[in-house]
Amino acid sequence: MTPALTYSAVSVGYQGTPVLTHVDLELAPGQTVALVGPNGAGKSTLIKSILGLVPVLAGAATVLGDHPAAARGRAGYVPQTDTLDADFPVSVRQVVMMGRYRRIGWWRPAGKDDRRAVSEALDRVGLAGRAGHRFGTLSGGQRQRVLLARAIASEPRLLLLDEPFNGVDAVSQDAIVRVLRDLTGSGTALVISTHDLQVARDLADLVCLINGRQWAAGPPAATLTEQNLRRTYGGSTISLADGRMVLVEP
Ligand SMILES: Nc1ncnc2c1ncn2[C@@H]1O[C@H](COP(=O)(O)OP(=O)(O)OP(=O)(O)O)[C@@H](O)[C@H]1O
Repeated sequence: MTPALTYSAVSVGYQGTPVLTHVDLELAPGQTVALVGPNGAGKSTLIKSILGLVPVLAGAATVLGDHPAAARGRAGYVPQTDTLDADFPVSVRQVVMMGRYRRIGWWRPAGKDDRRAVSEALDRVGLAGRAGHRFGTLSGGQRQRVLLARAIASEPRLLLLDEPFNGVDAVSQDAIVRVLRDLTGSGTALVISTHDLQVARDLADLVCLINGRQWAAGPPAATLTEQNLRRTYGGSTISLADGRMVLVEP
């Protein structure tokens, strides 16, 4: 089976200068990796490199068995909602239909299959009743679910999500988690960047701790240790009585 992702001693960065080094990662179909690290650690940069938008400066990387840029059409991407202009006058249905463009080709109108894929994707995120609403009138959590529906509509084998739970209400968070579990159950691999150690622990098969370099990677229990977290965050951690850990950033 072709791995969703293989990164071997990879450095990525801008204008030839690395901002993240020593990335070693292998992700199988249906697996989830959480990218965890503080602000500026390189999480978004790593995601952009998987999409082939930021160059691999050293090491070897494959995405769905290909060079990252060559695989871009088969990978889905859910950006942070706050990076989008909510005033842009488009309907929820139109946003989700954008997920079909690569399949349709820009010169052809959407067909029955495309409209069905859009309706199904909206149904899966629990927003079937909002198809005609203007995207910008939805709450942050609902907008995040629409962006997830857009990615699902493209039927990706690999889905990248940048901080999918930031500013998201509990109802939306539950809806997103349900959809993500469905996707991995049907073989889609997930890359999720998150600040939230609980999200990493609950959702991920693998955790990748990064801050300028990869400090540790592996199953959550083995990776989210006090020593690894201290290395990554440079601050200290406090162990709570129930076994959870809280980070105190310097
Ligand atoms: N286009 C760019 N050109 C040059 N440097 C950049 C560019 N984008 C990001 N960087 C730098 O790369 C480093 C990693 O940034 P990145 O956005 O990947 O971190 P992050 O972990 O996603 O942070 P956050 O949690 O704040 O989103 C930072 O030092 C940032 O300043």
